[in-house]
Parts: sequence; structure tokens; C-alpha cells
Amino acid sequence: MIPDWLTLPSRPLDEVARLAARQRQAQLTKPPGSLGQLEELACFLAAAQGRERPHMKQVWISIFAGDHGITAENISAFPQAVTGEMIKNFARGGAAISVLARTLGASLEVIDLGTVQNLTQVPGVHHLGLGPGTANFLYEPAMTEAQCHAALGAGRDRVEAALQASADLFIGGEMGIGNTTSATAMACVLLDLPPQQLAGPGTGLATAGVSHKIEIIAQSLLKHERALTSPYAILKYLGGFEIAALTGAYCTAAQRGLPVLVDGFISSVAALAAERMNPGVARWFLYGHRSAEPGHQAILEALDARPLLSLGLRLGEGSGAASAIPLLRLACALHEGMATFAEAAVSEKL
Ligand SMILES: Cc1cc2ncn([C@H]3O[C@H](COP(=O)(O)O)[C@@H](O)[C@H]3O)c2cc1C
Ligand SMILES: O=C(O)c1cccnc1
Repeated sequence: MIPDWLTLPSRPLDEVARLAARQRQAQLTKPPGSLGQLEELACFLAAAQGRERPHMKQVWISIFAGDHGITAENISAFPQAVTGEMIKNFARGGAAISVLARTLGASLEVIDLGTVQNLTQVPGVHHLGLGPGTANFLYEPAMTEAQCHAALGAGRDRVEAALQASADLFIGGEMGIGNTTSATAMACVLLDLPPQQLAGPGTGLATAGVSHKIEIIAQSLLKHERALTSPYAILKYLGGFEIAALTGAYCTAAQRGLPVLVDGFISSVAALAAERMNPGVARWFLYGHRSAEPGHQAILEALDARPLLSLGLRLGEGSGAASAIPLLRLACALHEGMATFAEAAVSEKL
């Protein structure tokens, strides 16, 4: 059963502040609308922060990591051990997201939800110990009810921590070898599309590997067909600890009024699951980029999302979202710092 807290209503955006921001944009020294999505970003952030002039100072990034039983089916170009190895790399500051966070002045934390390796001795990592990864969903539900609830709750708790730290924005990243298979399986059910249409190379499978991945997903969907009757069941049967944590985080962020910048394919599947479990939460979501993973496009369309960047990234870890932070900051700076037509004595539109 879906936990009660997950479906509590999201906070309404401040439409008065949004309107005030729109009116300010109309007075700035540029043809109306000429800053395109940068204008919309400023107005969205105004509505989210309840002030005409929003800012984007404190960015909070939580990386959720977990192992996947489905890796036993040989569906990734990399071995399962990479999940744990990358957790250590995050902790040491050597991963792409580590560099991005440092460069952006964002806070970064790593949550080990449950991996095959015992990483409790690794300093600087939160350990939740939900088990040695999910079960192989080709044969069994990926998560028990208790694991799924704990993972959703872990996401909620990290958003609460972000709020405590006065964060202006929440980014969730993920790490879990095999999680494009998990996310693709979920997306097939959420969108009612066949795996042939959504599956892609993930970390770099060649054509034969993608065909095998499609076959494994198709068999898994057949196996659990009768159980996959709700977005929560889809998450529990086919998801991962980190995907559930993202889902819980996204719902909490919308409920508490903290805007979210969604990352790539896997994060967007979590965002779609969140929106299906609690319609309306997606009003609080921005989308950092369009991933090179081919299935991302269909997910973005289902969310009516307009991603900010399209750089051919296919990494995860929150990297595509983090890469878009400078645009959010520029949108706020333009909104705040540009002169109005009156201030600059520039003639307005005829
Ligand atoms: C070194 C390395 C660092 C990563 N950081 C994120 N991912 C990404 O790749 C994985 C998903 O792809 P698949 O489903 O094909 O296994 C996830 O862990 C994801 O975050 C990485 C993958 C690797 C190899
Ligand atoms: O878009 C993503 O999030 C992604 C794509 C491939 C591998 N890992 C993550």
C-alpha cells in the first residue's frame, strides 16, 4: 500500500508573485518574450519562492545509490560492483557530480540505501541498509513493502534536510548499475509502451546487448502483469531503492514548496511515478536536460516537460540537472538586474 504521506496535496504556487514577475519582465529593456525560457524560469521561481524577485543561491544535491538484482541478467555494460565503487568516488570528490557541485558551490551528499558491498566504513556517506540491493525482478518483486516505504521515506527525509539548510532548489541524483533497465521497465507500464520503443544502451550496451535488455524487460512485465495495477505497484515490483527515494523526495518537495530540478532518464521516470501517485506535484518540477537515452523523450512528453539543455549527456548522478544551474542563476540575475524602459529612458514597443 502506498504510504499516506505520499499523496498529501502539494503546496500551491504563488500566482500573485508569478504575475508580478511577469509584469516586471514586460518592463525590462528587451522586446517582450525575447529572453524566452529564461523569462519563464524567473517567473516560475518567483511563484515557487513567493517573491517578485527570486534568487538561486543554495542548491542542494542528494545522490541516492542502490544495487539492483536485475544485474544478474547481464543487462548493463558495467559490473554491479561499480555502484559501490562510485559511492566511494563520490565520497572522495572524484565523480562528475562532485566536480559540478564544487564548481557551482552546491552542497552534495551521498545516501547509500543498500548495496552488495558493505560500505559502512566509508566516511562521508549516509548508510540506510535496506539490504544488499533489490531482488531480481525477472523472478520476484524488486522490493518488499518495508523496503519500498523506507526508500520513499529516505527521499522525504533528505528534502526535509534541504529545507532545514534553507535550500532554494533540490536536485536528486542516482547511482545504481542496472537502473536504466529498472527505469525502462517502469516507463513501459506507466506509458503503456513496449520495451522496444523505450530501451536504450544505458552505460553503453551494443545492439545485441540492447536486444537482450528488451527481452529481459518484456519477460519481467509478463511475469508481473497482474500485479502492476498502480503506480506504487509499478515502483515496488520494477523500481530500485534510489528510484523510490527520488519519488519520495519529489513528492515531499512539492508538498513543502521546494522546487526540483529533475535530471535525466532515470530521475524523470521517478518524476513521472511521483506525478502519477500524486497528480499536481510536477508543477514544482523543472527539467535540466534531455538525456541521450532514447526513452527520455517519451517520458518528458508525458510530463509536458521542456528541458533546459540538450548536450547528449547520459550519465545520471544529477549531472544534467547540475549543468543547468548556471541558467537558473542567469535567469534570476537578468530578472533582478536589468533596467526597465523607464529607468533607462528607452522607448517602448509601438
Ligand atoms: C563509472 C560509472 C559512473 C556512473 N555514474 C552514473 N552512472 C549511470 O549508469 C548506471 C545506469 O546504467 P546501466 O543501466 O546501463 O547500468 C547508473 O548507475 C547511472 O547513474 C554511471 C555508470 C558508470 C559505469
Ligand atoms: O539519463 C540518465 O539519467 C542516464 C542515462 C544512461 C545512464 N545513466 C543515466
